[in-house]
Amino acid sequence: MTERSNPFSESGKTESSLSITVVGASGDLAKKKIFPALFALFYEDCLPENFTVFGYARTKMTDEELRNMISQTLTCRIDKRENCDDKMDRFLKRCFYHSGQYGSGEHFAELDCKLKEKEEGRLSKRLFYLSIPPNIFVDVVRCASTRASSKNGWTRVIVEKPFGRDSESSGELTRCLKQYLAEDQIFRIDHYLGKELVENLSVLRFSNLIFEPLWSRDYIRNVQFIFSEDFGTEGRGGYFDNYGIIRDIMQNHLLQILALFAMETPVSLDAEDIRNEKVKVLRSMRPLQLENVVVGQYKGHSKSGKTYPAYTDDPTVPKSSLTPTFAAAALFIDNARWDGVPFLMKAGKALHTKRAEIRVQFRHVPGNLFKRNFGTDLDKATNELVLRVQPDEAIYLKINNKVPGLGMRLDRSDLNLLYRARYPREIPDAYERLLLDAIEGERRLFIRSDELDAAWALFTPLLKELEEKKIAPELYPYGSRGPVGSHYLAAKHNVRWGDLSGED
Ligand SMILES: NC(=O)C1=CN([C@@H]2O[C@H](COP(=O)(O)OP(=O)(O)OC[C@H]3O[C@@H](n4cnc5c(N)ncnc54)[C@H](OP(=O)(O)O)[C@@H]3O)[C@@H](O)[C@H]2O)C=CC1
Ligand SMILES: O=C1O[C@H](COP(=O)(O)O)[C@@H](O)[C@H](O)[C@H]1O
Repeated sequence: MTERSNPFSESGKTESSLSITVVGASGDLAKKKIFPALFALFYEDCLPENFTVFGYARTKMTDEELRNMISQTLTCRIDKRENCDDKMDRFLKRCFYHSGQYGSGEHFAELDCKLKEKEEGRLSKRLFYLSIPPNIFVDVVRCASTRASSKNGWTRVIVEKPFGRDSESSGELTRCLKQYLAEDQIFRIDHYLGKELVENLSVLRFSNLIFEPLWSRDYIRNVQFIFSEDFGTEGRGGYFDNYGIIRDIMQNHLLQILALFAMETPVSLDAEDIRNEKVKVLRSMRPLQLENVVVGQYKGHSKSGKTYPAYTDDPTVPKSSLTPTFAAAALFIDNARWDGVPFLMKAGKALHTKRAEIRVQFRHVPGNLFKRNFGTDLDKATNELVLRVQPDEAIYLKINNKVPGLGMRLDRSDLNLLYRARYPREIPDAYERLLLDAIEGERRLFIRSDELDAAWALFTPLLKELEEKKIAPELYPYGSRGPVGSHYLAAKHNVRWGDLSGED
């Protein structure tokens, strides 16, 4: 595979113009992720010669104020490289602001005039990034598509999650968006798909002979998808309480990774071929049973003189909230490759550590010659492949190895590919990759509407049951390893959570 080159470096360089409008530019995501990612792309010469960035929101701001705001969060992540200040200045000069209401056609028509002015009659390519709460997605799409879309090039819209909160609302959102946009104009972002290790999953599996033949129920005992954060919902409680961890992390980020992990070999690397395979996995999944799910919520906790709040201490969260901040689930794919293999997911906030990883636990070696060296629990000596998505990206394989010496003592060691040791270059943020893909029209890492439907079909009955039965989450202390119920759930399926084995 080749390094990605500047998509605009050939003949079309000066004839077309790209504008990226960040709708909700005054918000947290725009400041934290989108503007810095756009700057990183500019720094790396991945944006065309003629590009402009527009911020759009209700907050009154001048262009200069937007630039000041953005400049606070731009970093030369490509740190200590030359010309950073100069590049920042040049980037900021391309950034403009338009204040408007989200449902006002008139305000979008004004934006259209400003965009046209910058485009100077060139072929116009317009990308709108909806970095706003979901209840205004449709208003913005209606106004942007009817009053500010490109007349001679393309118009694309990146939509941030949440894409609804169940099958019905997600279906309704899709229907409304499709009144104004064709499916190929909608880029539903799941930023986990833009993470380096998630992208690498297919490379690892399909370009190395040693993995693909083992990738099935014949050799894999279970697979684990683990997400944990060592902070709570501080500042986002209002949003979070309406969604909970299952909708926030499992139904999208972890399920997308699972689908990529478990899919059959696609016909090609084309977006449609890959998404066809992913959707087959999602549609082959067994309905999720309540008895295969554990939910938790963090409670206040004091440690070493420091006090950590409970989830319900957040003033925007109702005191009686049953919203889970932790969930663990055992899922199954009822197809020939994965029949009977538990796919375990675990996601939680305010836990003891921040990490995201995929763990593949293999079966034990039949008739192992060395079994007397392992003691009675053969499962303790099985291989485990770990893809650490973050932090400190790594791929390592736990193997059994002879301890050097005259005796025959075995231990567990790691074959370790630590990214920072092997690849000194800083890894691009997921938003950089995804923004560049949207600009290039590459849809592979975006979610197609049938994938979204299948993902909601899997989780909606469970979510409804949890809510209708008012299932009380198991409380766990802020900063702990989460509810003990998750161990029982794993044990019920003969699984041990790899992250808690004490071997890391
Ligand atoms: N923040 C994050 O880390 C992540 C966010 N997301 C999603 O991305 C989107 C944007 O997130 P984030 O930036 O945190 O959101 P914010 O709550 O910061 O909202 C973004 C902007 O939208 C406008 N806005 C906020 N609430 C309303 C409202 N009720 N009605 C109309 N306009 C409103 C505000 O701009 P103004 O008042 O100037 O118009 C605000 O600055 C959301 O859909 C979120 O779920 C997804 C993943 C992570
Ligand atoms: O989508 C979301 O992701 C973030 C975690 O993203 P990361 O890239 O920092 O791991 C999570 O905090 C947030 O609740 C969720 O909405």
